[in-house]
Amino acid sequence: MFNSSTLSNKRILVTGGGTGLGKEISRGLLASGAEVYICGRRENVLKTTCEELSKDTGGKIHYRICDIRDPESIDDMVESIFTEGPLTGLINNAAANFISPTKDLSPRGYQAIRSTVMDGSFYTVLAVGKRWINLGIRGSIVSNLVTWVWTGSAYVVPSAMSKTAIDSMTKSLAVEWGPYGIRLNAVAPGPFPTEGAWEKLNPTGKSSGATDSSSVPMRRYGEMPELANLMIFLQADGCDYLTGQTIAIDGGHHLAAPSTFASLSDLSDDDWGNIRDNIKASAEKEKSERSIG
Ligand SMILES: CCCCCCCCC/C=C/C(=O)SCCNC(=O)CCNC(=O)[C@H](O)C(C)(C)COP(=O)(O)OP(=O)(O)OC[C@H]1O[C@@H](n2cnc3c(N)ncnc32)[C@H](O)[C@@H]1OP(=O)(O)O
Ligand SMILES: NC(=O)C1=CN([C@@H]2O[C@H](COP(=O)(O)OP(=O)(O)OC[C@H]3O[C@@H](n4cnc5c(N)ncnc54)[C@H](OP(=O)(O)O)[C@@H]3O)[C@@H](O)[C@H]2O)C=CC1
Repeated sequence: MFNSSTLSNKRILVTGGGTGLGKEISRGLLASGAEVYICGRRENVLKTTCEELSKDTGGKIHYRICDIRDPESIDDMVESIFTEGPLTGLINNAAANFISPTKDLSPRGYQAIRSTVMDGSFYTVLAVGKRWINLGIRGSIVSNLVTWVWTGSAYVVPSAMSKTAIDSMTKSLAVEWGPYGIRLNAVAPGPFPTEGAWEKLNPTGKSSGATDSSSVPMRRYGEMPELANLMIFLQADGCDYLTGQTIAIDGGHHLAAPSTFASLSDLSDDDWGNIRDNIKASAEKEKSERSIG
């Protein structure tokens, strides 16, 4: 679909690029000739991904340790990247999520998700965008959202709310920053199984609702190269008039509900207790590996 020089003049930051979709998007960008920066809180994970992707693609990839809930950590990262050369693109991909009945969420539980998804994406856009405006660079920002920006979803309310806020940021800044030639778009994937998301959203291993492929009209999950190709297209030159859009890539899932967790209303409090234990075990394992945050 694209060749090895489609993105040859591009330098792109992928937040959360050490794992899951961010890693596979980074692989696609590198194979198309971009230089890529990834960030996250676990140095081991970032380092391993850089080694793997540079070996597989021959491309130039670097990492930064950064907690996107902390605006200073983001500004330091972006400054250190621009010192090596200005970015031309940003992919807001890092996120946090877990399924839970909303009545059981504490303020800290809500904040853990909002501060990553909504605040973290905004701070990153601000740190990159203001430098582009000062330098006169016509960059491309793409945020990785979810189809819940149109449908909402039970049991993941802080995520649905925060992703919807970034959908609104995308439309608003496409207008405000259009005169600078900066464009903002977003993608809204349906289910693309990853370890990170499935441990938090499908912790019993029994796919249902949003994580079940049988309710997708195409009767399958998304495949990583499909999402990577859409990201390459949105980072490439040639369609610069495209801005302010959120593009679904979900095999028709959200058009043929249920694409949400509405069906989990049948679970008991005991079921939810087990789910919470499984999610906590996954989060603890990741936390023990963190180098920051
Ligand atoms: C369309 C179809 C698409 C198909 C489906 C795909 C949908 C895609 C949409 C989006 C998907 C994603 O984003 S998937 C991304 C998944 N990856 C991640 O989440 C990685 C990042 N995650 C994390 O850092 C952690 O897991 C997370 C817990 C969120 C934050 O960690 P912290 O160290 O900051 O926080 P902690 O101290 O552990 O916890 C903070 C509070 O949250 C509470 N908390 C933690 N787990 C909880 C739980 N299961 N239920 C209730 N509450 C919980 C704790 O009790 C604390 O509150 P108190 O008790 O009051 O102190
Ligand atoms: N998988 C799917 O089906 C779908 C996923 N999406 C979206 O795709 C994106 C990636 O999800 P996925 O790959 O599945 O899940 P992962 O858990 O693999 O990815 C999340 C990434 O974000 C990073 N991250 C989380 N919190 C922070 C933080 N505070 N600072 C810096 N980095 C952080 C994590 O690294 P670390 O923990 O080291 O910080 C991790 O690399 C998310 O935005 C998600 O909402 C959307 C629709 C469907």
